[in-house]
Formats: sequence, structure tokens, C-alpha cells
Amino acid sequence: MDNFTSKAQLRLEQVNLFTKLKGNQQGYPILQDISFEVFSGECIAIVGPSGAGKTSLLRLINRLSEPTNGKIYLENQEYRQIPVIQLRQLVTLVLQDSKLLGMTVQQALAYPLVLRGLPKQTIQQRVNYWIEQLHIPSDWLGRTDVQLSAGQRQLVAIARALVIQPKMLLLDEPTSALDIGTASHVMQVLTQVSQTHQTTILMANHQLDLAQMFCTRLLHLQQGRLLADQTASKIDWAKLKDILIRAEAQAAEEWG
Ligand SMILES: Nc1ncnc2c1ncn2[C@@H]1O[C@H](COP(=O)(O)OP(=O)(O)OP(=O)(O)O)[C@@H](O)[C@H]1O
Repeated sequence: MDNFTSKAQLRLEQVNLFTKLKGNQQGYPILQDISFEVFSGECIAIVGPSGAGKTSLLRLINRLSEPTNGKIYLENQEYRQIPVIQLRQLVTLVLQDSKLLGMTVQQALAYPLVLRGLPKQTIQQRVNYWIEQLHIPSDWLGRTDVQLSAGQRQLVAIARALVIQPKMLLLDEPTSALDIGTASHVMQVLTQVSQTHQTTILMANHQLDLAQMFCTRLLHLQQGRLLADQTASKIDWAKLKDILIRAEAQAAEEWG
């Protein structure tokens, strides 16, 4: 497989992730035998009940954790050969509860671009553009974490990721605290971003109606395994909703 080249932007090959016990002993499986390819500009929704492994998968792709075995490639380059800083400039993750680390919204949006050494005027233009696109009101700009609601923090975290203009954007339940109108608008903005900039987007999302608005493809995880990998146009959404509701109920029962 080492000489295999693929047109995929991202490739996971038989990835397994196990918890670690004391002395680096292998614990229980979190992800098992995950293989798929992602192509530039795809919008992928990752669905599955609580505990299915959605966050764990996104963390692996952002290299916040390493597979126990199996390999991940970005444009045919194995992850471990890519410097982490370089990888994270190309592949950006928005976590479920992102923090502004003591900065104001304005500072937090500009900061990743300041780190990249961009001219002040370019930074300002880019920040203003995304503030406008995401309808972030100007009176939030001077606020810090504690002065923002969970939903407002989510919107700012999405803007901060878009400002970077990554090749691949990973979003973990990015709209869980947003009202439906704002969440739908975010989905429209993301769709536009992927269409105009060929940005690849992978999004874990419990809200199937929103996933349906946005995705071109869907990965369905259950108990750490990839149950289905489907093109959006071929999905029976009503049936999928039913399956997910039952799986959620079962997961809730198992977790007591
Ligand atoms: N660091 C860790 N150590 C031990 N177990 C972990 C760790 N991280 C995740 N897990 C376990 O791995 C499984 C998958 O968790 P994960 O957070 O990836 O699921 P999820 O699908 O994102 O769930 P949710 O929808 O609730 O966010 C769960 O059983 C979880 O308890």
C-alpha cells in the first residue's frame, strides 16, 4: 500500500483507536476498522448516536490524537510525516465548546491571521468579511467568553475557523446551541464556502434536518464502526431519522 497514490485529499486506512490503560496497555475500542476517502470540496455530515465516535474521529483527523493502528493520509502524505503546525493550518477543527482564551471577539478573530504575519489591512478586511457573512453584530466584538452565550460563542468559533480559510474544516456539533434560523444560515454559508473555495467540510451533527441541508455525503457511525458511507442524494432521510432515534434511545438506556 505504501506506493499507492490516490486523488483523495484525505484517506483513512483501517484506522483503529483504543483507549489506553495503565502502562500503555490497550483498553476498549473507540473506533474500529475505519476506512474512507474524502475528496476536495465535499461536504460530509457525520452522524450517529452519543458515544458512536464522531468527536474521536474528528480529533484523529486534526491530529489531536493518534490512531492505535491504521494510517491517515493528507494528499498521499502520511500524517506522521507532516509537521503538526503545518497540518493544522490546512485542517482546522472547531470543537463543541471553543473558548476565546481571554481575548475579545475582535482579537480572537484576528489572532490566527496575526500569527501568520498577514498585513494589518488584509486581516481587517478578512475579519470584517466573515463578521458580515455570519451576521455577527458589532456589539459582540468587544466582548469576551463570559459575556457571550453558548450559541454566540459557537458562531464566533465558526467565524474564527473561516477567517483562516483552511483547505479542510472539521466541525463538531457547530450549531447545537444556535436557534434554527441562525443554524440554517450557517449551513448556507458553509455550503457556499465549499462551492466557491473548494473547502472540504466534515461536520458531526445530531440535527439531521441541518445535515440534510448541507451535506453531499454522509458517514454513519455506530459503536465506533462505520455503518454506512452514502451519497446524500441516495439517502432515505425519514428512514435514517428513525434509525438514529432508536439508536439514541438504546445508547441512553445502555448509559443508564
Ligand atoms: N479519552 C478518552 N478515554 C476514554 N474513553 C474515551 C475517550 N474519548 C472518548 N472516549 C469514549 O469513546 C466513545 C466515543 O466518544 P465520542 O465523544 O467520540 O462520541 P460522539 O459520537 O462524539 O458522542 P457525542 O455525540 O455524545 O458527542 C465513548 O464511549 C467515549 O466514552
